[in-house]
Amino acid sequence: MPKQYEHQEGSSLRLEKFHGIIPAFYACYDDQGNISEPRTKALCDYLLEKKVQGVYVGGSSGECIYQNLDERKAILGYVAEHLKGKMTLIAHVGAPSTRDSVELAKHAASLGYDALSAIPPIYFKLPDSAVYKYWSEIIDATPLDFIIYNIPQTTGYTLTTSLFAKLLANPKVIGVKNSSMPTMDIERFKKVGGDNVIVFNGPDEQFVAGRIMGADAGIGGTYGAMPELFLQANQFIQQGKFEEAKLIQSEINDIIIALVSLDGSMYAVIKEVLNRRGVNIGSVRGPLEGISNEDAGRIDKIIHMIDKSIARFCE
Ligand SMILES: CC(=O)N[C@H](C=O)[C@@H](O)[C@H](O)[C@H](O)CO
Ligand SMILES: CC(=O)C(=O)O
Repeated sequence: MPKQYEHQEGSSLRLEKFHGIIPAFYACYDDQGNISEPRTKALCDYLLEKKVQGVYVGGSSGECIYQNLDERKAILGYVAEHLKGKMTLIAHVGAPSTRDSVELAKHAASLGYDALSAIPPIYFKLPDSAVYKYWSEIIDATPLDFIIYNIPQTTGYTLTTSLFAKLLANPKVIGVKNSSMPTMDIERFKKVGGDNVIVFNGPDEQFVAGRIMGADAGIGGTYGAMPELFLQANQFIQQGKFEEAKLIQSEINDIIIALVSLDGSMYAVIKEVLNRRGVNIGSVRGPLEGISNEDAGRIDKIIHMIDKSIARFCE
């Protein structure tokens, strides 16, 4: 068990359990495309064995947008059952309506999650007042800590430093997962929040840059495909080995570019990478595209790239 997880009292100690590499948990389906409990457990076991700090369940990478409420609750339950007390658990509860988000939040709280998180409202472009109210109602629904999720490229909504500051007035708001591309945004959020706030790097392609600009930790959609490399990049930064960190980031980026260049969607490709590692979590739900016949050989090459980088930096 990671040492930080053993202590949780005190304000900055309270945040320590969130420091480190937190993979975004993938949706685990059976061959018919239904949520699969045994496959969810297989992914839990795999990530536990990799010694990651925690998991971010039911976010973008969890394909939450394509699942109904009961399915999302079931996934939160399966993960809690297998990983509670073994690593930090963050539940993403953002849903189109406030009502559904609050219901998911209450469910996650009942399961003993460490924190909640949510994207801003999607589809309609709403004013800051509505976004503030949306997040606040989720936060008020449970005693859990809350992590804002800023991801303008998919939601169309950009969190400002002033709304961030306003939300931080609520002591349950412990930080932000920032997935906008400018690393300066990370620096600005950290400046507003200071030491008592945790900022997570979003874009995996800029993990090293984000950490140097002030991100305390990372939550990412590609970590699960290569946890060893992100754990090592994080360690290089902690050790002040910035040249090594830069080199590993460069190889990670070659791999991410390969993961997003096939016929199948990135998540379908990552799931096939995991499948070939012995962790079968099925494929993706439409409209995300599965892998093509041509992708099969290309995935061999990606696995080779990952293995080569692990051998170069981690062994
Ligand atoms: C837009 C998006 O989904 N961003 C994720 C979260 O920040 C990232 O972790 C990406 O999955 C990753 O950087 C690959 O592009
Ligand atoms: C972090 C990320 O990619 C997610 O929300 O799933």
